[in-house]
Amino acid sequence: MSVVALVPAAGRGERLGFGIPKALVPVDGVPLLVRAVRGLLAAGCVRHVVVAAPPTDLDTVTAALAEVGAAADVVAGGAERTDSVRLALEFALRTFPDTRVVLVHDAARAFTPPEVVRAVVDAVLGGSPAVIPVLPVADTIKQVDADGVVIATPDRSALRVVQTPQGFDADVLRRAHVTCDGPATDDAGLVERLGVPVSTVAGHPNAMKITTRFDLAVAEAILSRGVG
Ligand SMILES: Nc1ccn([C@@H]2O[C@H](COP(=O)(O)OP(=O)(O)OP(=O)(O)O)[C@@H](O)[C@H]2O)c(=O)n1
Ligand SMILES: C[C@](O)(CO)[C@H](O)COP(=O)(O)O
Repeated sequence: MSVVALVPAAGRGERLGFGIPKALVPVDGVPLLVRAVRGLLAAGCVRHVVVAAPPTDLDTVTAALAEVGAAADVVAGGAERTDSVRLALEFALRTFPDTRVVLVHDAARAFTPPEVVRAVVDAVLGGSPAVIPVLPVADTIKQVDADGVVIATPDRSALRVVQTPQGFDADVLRRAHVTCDGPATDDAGLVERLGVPVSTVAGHPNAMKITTRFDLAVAEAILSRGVG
């Protein structure tokens, strides 16, 4: 089994607003990125992690990851998340050409339980070319026009909130990034453009993406309950 995880961590964290990359923001003294990488390795099925870091912070990110030693490499990320994933993927496939499964996991989803990682990997190894963890939508969703006027109320029973890690057959993800004709907000979106089916497994509330100060407060509450 050869599973490599890519961790896009090159965002600036503008909405969090601490003036440092979000991946380096500590929760109870441990940076989000380190928590995310620990979670991946704790799943027991990830052979190696490739982190895409802000090009200006490569040394800081490398130092933060010293505790995981040779299990992680750090590469320079790009302008958009899609660019960061592509750069990490190129490095991973060059360095580990026998990679069979690639996970893509946001540093910002630092409290993802290892069982979600395992469920995604198992589904890809079971034959699904692309697998994403999802949750049901709790709120009613409206589609609006440019003026904010409601034009439709989609049936929420058919909608899902999408998390990471997203898991892929390595060649499918490579093709998706090679043929990429513009950024997507997630990697499954690129795979969908190839016409390859994307399957779902159960996500977890703790796999929430930390985007705002409110999310950070929720993460601190998760931690104080002894999770993560
Ligand atoms: N050029 C980018 C932009 C984002 N990311 C990563 O993609 C994940 C999801 O992005 P998001 O939560 O939007 O992070 P930021 O871009 O840092 O947030 P903001 O938009 O508030 O600056 C994060 O782990 C982030 O570091 C990345 O690797 N490269
Ligand atoms: C990949 C992702 O986390 C799935 O929900 C999300 O799409 C990232 O979005 P962002 O635009 O980088 O915040």
